Parts: sequence; C-alpha cells; structure tokens
Amino acid sequence: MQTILDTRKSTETALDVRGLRKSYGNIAALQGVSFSVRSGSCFGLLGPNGAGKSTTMKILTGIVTADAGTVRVLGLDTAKQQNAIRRQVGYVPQEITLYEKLSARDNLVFFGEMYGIRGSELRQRIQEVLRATALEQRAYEPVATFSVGMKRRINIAAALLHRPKLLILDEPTVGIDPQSRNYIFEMIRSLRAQGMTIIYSTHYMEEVEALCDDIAIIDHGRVIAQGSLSDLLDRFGKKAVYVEMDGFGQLPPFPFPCKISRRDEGWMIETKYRSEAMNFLLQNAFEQKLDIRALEMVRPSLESVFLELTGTSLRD
Ligand SMILES: Nc1ncnc2c1ncn2[C@@H]1O[C@H](COP(=O)(O)OP(=O)(O)OP(=O)(O)O)[C@@H](O)[C@H]1O
Repeated sequence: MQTILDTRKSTETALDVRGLRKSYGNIAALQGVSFSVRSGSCFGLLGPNGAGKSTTMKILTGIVTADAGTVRVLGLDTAKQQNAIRRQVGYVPQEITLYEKLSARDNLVFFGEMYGIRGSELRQRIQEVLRATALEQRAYEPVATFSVGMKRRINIAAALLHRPKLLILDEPTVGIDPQSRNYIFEMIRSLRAQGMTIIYSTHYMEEVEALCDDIAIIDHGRVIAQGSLSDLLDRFGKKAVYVEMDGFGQLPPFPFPCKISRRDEGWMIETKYRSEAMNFLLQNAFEQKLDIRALEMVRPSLESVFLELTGTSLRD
C-alpha cells in the first residue's frame, strides 16, 4: 500500500483540541484528549474499539457536549459558534443515516435542503458529489438496493454537499467491500489534494498508514502518541531483521545488543544495529556453508508502535 506523506507542511491549525473529558455514568470515555490538526492535512485518529474515537468526533461536531476541555475548529469556539462551524464542517457518522426507500438523489436533496441549499445550486452540488463518489449511474435507485459500501459513499456525499473546509469521517470503511473502500480512499486523497482538511478515525492501521499525514493513537480515552507516520515509526517502531537459514539449530551469539525470538520458520532479531546484524548473519552462513532462505529488514509498522506503547495488539 502506498504511503502518502505531506511535504508541504502547513503551519496553520484547522483544529485544536485541549483536555477533553467525557464520562457516561461511571464510564470514563475520554480522560483528557488533546491533539491538533494542520490545515490541509489528513489526520488519523487510530485506536481499538471503545478507545473514545466516536465520542471525540461527536464532541468536535457538537453532537455530544464535553464535561471539560476546549475545541477550536477553523479558529471558532465550539462552545459559542456552533452554527458557523456547522456551515464549514462535514460529518460522516459511523452509522449510515439514509432513507432506505428514497433514491440516492432524493436523499441528497433532503440533506442539501437541511443545509439550506436549493434549486439549481442544489442540483449542481448533487451532480458534483455523485461524481466524487462514482455513483452517478445509481442516482435514481432506492438506497435499499445498495451495498453497504455504496450506502457509505452516499453518506459521505451528503456530508460534502455544502463544500465543507473540514471533513470528519468516523470509521467509514467498517463492513464494506474492497471496491467501495478503494473509492473512499481515492475520494479522500482527491479532497485532500484540493485543500480540504480531513479527520479520519479507524481501528485499521493499514488505513492510516495509507492515507494520513499525521496520527494520534488513542487508547482508553487518552492520546498515547501523536506525530507524523515516519516520526511515530522512528520513535516507537520495532527495528528488526528476519532470517531463515538451513542448518542453523541456533543462531550464533551476536557481538551487539539484540533480542532474538522464533517467528514462523525463522528468527526475528530486534536490534538497532540492523545492517551489522545482516552482515554478521551473511558472514556466518558463508563461513559455515549454510544456506540462507530469507534475510530481510523488517519495516517498522504501526502495529509494533501500538504494541510497544500499550503492551497489547490493536487487532485483539
Ligand atoms: N452513549 C453512551 N452511553 C454509555 N457509554 C457510552 C456511550 N457512548 C460511548 N460509550 C462508551 O464510551 C467508551 C468510548 O466509546 P466510543 O464509541 O467513543 O469509542 P470508539 O473508539 O469510537 O469505539 P468504536 O469503534 O467501538 O465505536 C466505550 O467504553 C463506550 O462503551
């Protein structure tokens, strides 16, 4: 999967979240969440189920009120300027919120009118968002006949009708087919290329690796790490070499610090001296006339970052 990293770092802040707290009864959903999002970037909020992603998104859009903390969206205060914010923010909730019996187009008319768009302007905007979601051909069919992925694309289309500056998507790919997922990814890349700021929540690491410039990892209602993908991988990613060799009952002792464990048919050698480890293994194999079946640098992943930070796997 291709990784997109922003080289044109914007210094403007589109969203600034400080010390958000929210409890539902005795469940502390958010315990002091803070992060900020650069204008024009795609920001990933990554965390397992129940980490607090949806609660954070709902506070950003004013659907849920925080117990404590502040949110500034596009320079506006959510506590005082809700209407101005709504005009500039598009929100795609995790749940699909469409009228099943209505056609895709009629659903969009409904949402467009809710935003106060009417007549020829609305018709033009509907064409625009149907094109962006590649669903023009199905515009007049009832949403009930759509796959989950197509419904999600229409849900996104509805959030784009008023041409927001900031788009918030809460786990938009849950339960969808790979084709719709690709459409959604392409759409996000294209919106970002047009200058839109995007906030994307997910529990799929591959998605933030593929789409996001900056990431906040959230767990148990707290942001446990924040930075660009390369920054997080550098700071917390596991650096290792993987080797499979015929004839090695045991690896030779390495002349530098490393942690060795069995993995599949070979060994995982965790060390910051990766080039040295490779050289050492090649030399040993050559001297002892052993056959190397596989020898590779293990690319650090967000999975290993999450494991390092929490001691648990994101996939659990
Ligand atoms: N309306 C609610 N009433 C009671 N508890 C809630 C409510 N909404 C969320 N919670 C709880 O708050 C915590 C955070 O939930 P939240 O939905 O924000 O997490 P999430 O990271 O979005 O997870 P998911 O991917 O499962 O939606 C969870 O323990 C959840 O059960």
